Amino acid sequence: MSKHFIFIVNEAAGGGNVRNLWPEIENYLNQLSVDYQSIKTHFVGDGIQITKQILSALDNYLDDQLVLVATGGDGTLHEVLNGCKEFYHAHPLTKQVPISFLPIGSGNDFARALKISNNWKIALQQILSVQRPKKLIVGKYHNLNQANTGYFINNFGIGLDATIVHKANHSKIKHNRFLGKFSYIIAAINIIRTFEPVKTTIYYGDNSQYVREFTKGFLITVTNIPYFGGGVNIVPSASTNEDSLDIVIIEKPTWRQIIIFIVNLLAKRHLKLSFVNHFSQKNFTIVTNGDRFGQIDGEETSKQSFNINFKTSTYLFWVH
Ligand SMILES: Nc1ncnc2c1ncn2[C@@H]1O[C@H](COP(=O)(O)OP(=O)(O)OP(=O)(O)O)[C@@H](O)[C@H]1O
Repeated sequence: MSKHFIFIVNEAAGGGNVRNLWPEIENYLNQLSVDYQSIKTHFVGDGIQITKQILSALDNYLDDQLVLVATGGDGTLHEVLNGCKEFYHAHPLTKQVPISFLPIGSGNDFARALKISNNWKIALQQILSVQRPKKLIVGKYHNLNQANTGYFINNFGIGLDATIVHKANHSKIKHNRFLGKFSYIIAAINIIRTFEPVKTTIYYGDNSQYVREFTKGFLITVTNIPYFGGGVNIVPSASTNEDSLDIVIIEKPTWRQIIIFIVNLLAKRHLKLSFVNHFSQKNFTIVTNGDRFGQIDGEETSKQSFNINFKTSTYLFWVH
C-alpha cells in the first residue's frame, strides 16, 4: 500500500542546515513522486503540538497509510514522539501512526544507533524502502517532584553530561554548521574541571527493595541507545530492541581516572573499570540531593534535585 508521509520539519536543526537543504529535499521527493506534505515547526515544543494536531485531524481510513517523518535533529524526533505519546494517552484505542526520522541535526545519536545514513538522500531512500513498522523501546520518565511524564528516544542525563549540554546549547559555535559538532567537546573540557558532584540514590527491583548510594555522583546517565553527546559510545551494548534501559554512574573521578576512562572508552572497555557503575533495568528511580542540570535527548531541563522514576515503553517506528 502506498504511504502518505508528513514531514515535520525543524528548519533550525543542524545549525540551520535543514533550512538550506529543505528545497533540495522537496525537489527530490517530487522527482520520486512521493506522496507527502510538510509542516514546519516555529519554536521549541512546536513539534509536540503539530504532531497532536495532525493525529487529531486524521480520518480513520487514512491511519494505515500515514507516516510522520521527524526532519531535523534528535530534539525534533523527541518532540514528535512525545506528541504521539500524549495523543495516544488521551486516545488509547486509536491505531498508532509510525514515526520515521530524517536526521539533519548536530548530534544525530539516534540515527547513529539505528544506522540511519547521515546523507539525507540515502536516509530518504532508507525510509522509502521500509515495508512495515517496527516496535522499538523508548524510555519513559515520571518526574515525581514536578508531577510530569515524558518519553525519550536516546538518554536522560543528570550532572556532568547535562551541564555539558547546557553549556554547548549556549555556546556560539553550536549554531555554526561546521563547528557545532565541537561545541560538546569544548564544553566538556571546561566542565570536567569545575563540576560539583551530587549525592545520588537509585532504587530498583520489583518493590524498589534494592538501593545503591553514590555520595559523589558526577556522571549519571540513563540511556536507551549506545551513544550520547553526539557520538560518545557510552554503552556499546544498549539497544532499542531490548526491553531495558542502561544506567551509567561515575563518581567524581581523579584526573588519572579520567584519562584511564577516555582511553578505555575508545577501546569500548570502559564499563569494566572499577569506578564505572553500569547496570540495566526496566523500572527504577533516581534521586539526587542538590540542584543540577538535566538533559533529555539533548534538551536541557531546569536545575533541580531530581526524583525520577524510569520505565521502558514502546512506539512504532518506520525505520529499516
Ligand atoms: N523554527 C524553530 N526555530 C528555533 N528552534 C526550533 C524551531 N523549531 C524547533 N526548534 C527547536 O530546536 C531545538 C533543536 O532541534 P534539534 O535537536 O532537532 O536539532 P539539533 O540540536 O541541531 O540536533 P541534535 O539534537 O541531533 O544535536 C529543539 O529544541 C526544537 O524544539
